[in-house]
Amino acid sequence: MLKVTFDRPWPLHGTAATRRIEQEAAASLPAHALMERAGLAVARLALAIAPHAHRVWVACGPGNNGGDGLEAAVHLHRWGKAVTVTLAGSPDKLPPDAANAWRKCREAGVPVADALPSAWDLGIDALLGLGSSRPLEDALAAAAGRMSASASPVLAIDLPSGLNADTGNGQSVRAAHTVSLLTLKPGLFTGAGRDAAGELWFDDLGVQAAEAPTAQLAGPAPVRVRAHASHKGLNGDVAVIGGAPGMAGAAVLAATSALCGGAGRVFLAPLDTGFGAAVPGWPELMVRAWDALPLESISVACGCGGGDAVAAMLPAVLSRAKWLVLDADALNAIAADASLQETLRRRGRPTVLTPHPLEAARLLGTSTAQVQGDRLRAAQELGERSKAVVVLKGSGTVIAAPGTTPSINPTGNGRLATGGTGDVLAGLVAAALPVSSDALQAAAHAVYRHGKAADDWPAGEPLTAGALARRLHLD
Ligand SMILES: NC(=O)C1=CN([C@@H]2O[C@H](COP(=O)(O)OP(=O)(O)OC[C@H]3O[C@@H](n4cnc5c(N)ncnc54)[C@H](OP(=O)(O)O)[C@@H]3O)[C@@H](O)[C@H]2O)[C@@H](O)CC1
Ligand SMILES: Nc1ncnc2c1ncn2[C@@H]1O[C@H](COP(=O)(O)OP(=O)(O)O)[C@@H](O)[C@H]1O
Ligand SMILES: [K+]
Repeated sequence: MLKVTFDRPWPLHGTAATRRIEQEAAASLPAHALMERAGLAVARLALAIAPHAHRVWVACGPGNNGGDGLEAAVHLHRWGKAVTVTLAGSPDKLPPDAANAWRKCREAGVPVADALPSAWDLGIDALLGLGSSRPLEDALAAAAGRMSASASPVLAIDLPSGLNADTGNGQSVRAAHTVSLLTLKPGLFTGAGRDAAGELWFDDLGVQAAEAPTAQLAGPAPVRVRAHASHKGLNGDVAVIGGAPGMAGAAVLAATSALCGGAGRVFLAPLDTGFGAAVPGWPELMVRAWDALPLESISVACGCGGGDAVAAMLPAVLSRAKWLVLDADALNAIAADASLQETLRRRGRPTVLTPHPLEAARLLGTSTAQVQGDRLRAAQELGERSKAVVVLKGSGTVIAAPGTTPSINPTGNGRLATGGTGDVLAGLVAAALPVSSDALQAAAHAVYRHGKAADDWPAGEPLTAGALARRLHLD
């Protein structure tokens, strides 16, 4: 059993891959062995996270997730806990492993109740796992609702019941802890997964997964070491093109973020002709006209607060920039123009798109709900279509590129949901590109650092985009 911490990468396996792993393992093990291991792991974790809990409600469902709960119930009963089992389903319809666990439960004299209990100290959610295929209803919904609404902590087995293992969608139990079995599933880390799962634990049940991961949970960015004999020309030049009238702040945020992120020199090309010759408070930033910049040799973040005006620069920017980050209004302009989409596809140089779900939906010609319905797929599809790295922002930011395994970023939290933090990310990615040989890695590292800065934010101190930019660094 391992606690899932975000200081290392983790392989993630979706439903189909996990089913294959389970089938192969089950074929080489004695009957019921996997479920027995699962039940023991759950029971041990229950003791560890809630050592003083005496009344334990194990809410079991109609499949093998319920079986895991029944196996755990037998242990907890033997260890002296006041266990109550409920079964949302019929005992004679349980699949074989779960039916065996039910028989053991009855033989051990574990109390089984017809009605949901009214008080308990620890809830164990064994209603549904990988087999969750539609919204919870009837007895499952009643048990899930009662358990989630209680002040007593919930330990979810494999997944918070109702959560889709692949997408992180679905109305589900809200757990304080989730122990994921055999594999870690992508849905635990994106969409609604983070809020539903609480603290995460992983038990491989003694099975080494031979399956290629469906996705990767991103690990920390390595600390960048700069040579002593270094000069600013080695650390990458960044230009930010954006900031139409009334939206200069977005471009300034991206530029300051690139600077704090370690870029050697940062240029700001405001689209507001009345912007002025310097950025107040930031003498390090050089204000230039966008067409006076050597785009062919620098990293460009384009779009931040660019408004409609940015569309006119895009043909030149797309074809000239050495490294390119496209954000916000640049993405909207590309979504609205098939010839820009074609230019993007043909660029052939490192390019990172940083859409939030609505921007991704516009680019894909679909709805935000559909993007959010399968964030991994949406990011991959957009990457394939645009031949670029895609950073699909939000809870569990997805980073994808054509022909590679996508990753999900584990850092960041709801405090980032404030205006301008996306501009800060665009600037940081632009700073990361010139000092990395791999745009996908550069983007993933910048996203990790951006989120980590928010995770490390002192309690009680407001997190604003400007303050975030000042606290960023890539080395
Ligand atoms: N076999 C083993 O040894 C091991 C198994 N393991 C454990 O097994 C879990 C997977 O088990 P599982 O495949 O049986 O799926 P599970 O999630 O229990 O439920 C499926 C049942 O629920 C039903 N159902 C679904 N949605 C519903 C809804 N909304 N409302 C009502 N019913 C609904 C669905 O019905 P159906 O869709 O078929 O009509 C079916 O009857 C996995 O997550 C892990 O915990 C691991 O311990 C490893 C060892
Ligand atoms: N709950 C969350 N968890 C992690 N990151 C988040 C969360 N909410 C927002 N973010 C991050 O905050 C940033 C917001 O960007 P965006 O939506 O473009 O805002 P803006 O346009 O105001 O700059 C993105 O990097 C996004 O991933
Ligand atoms: K569950």
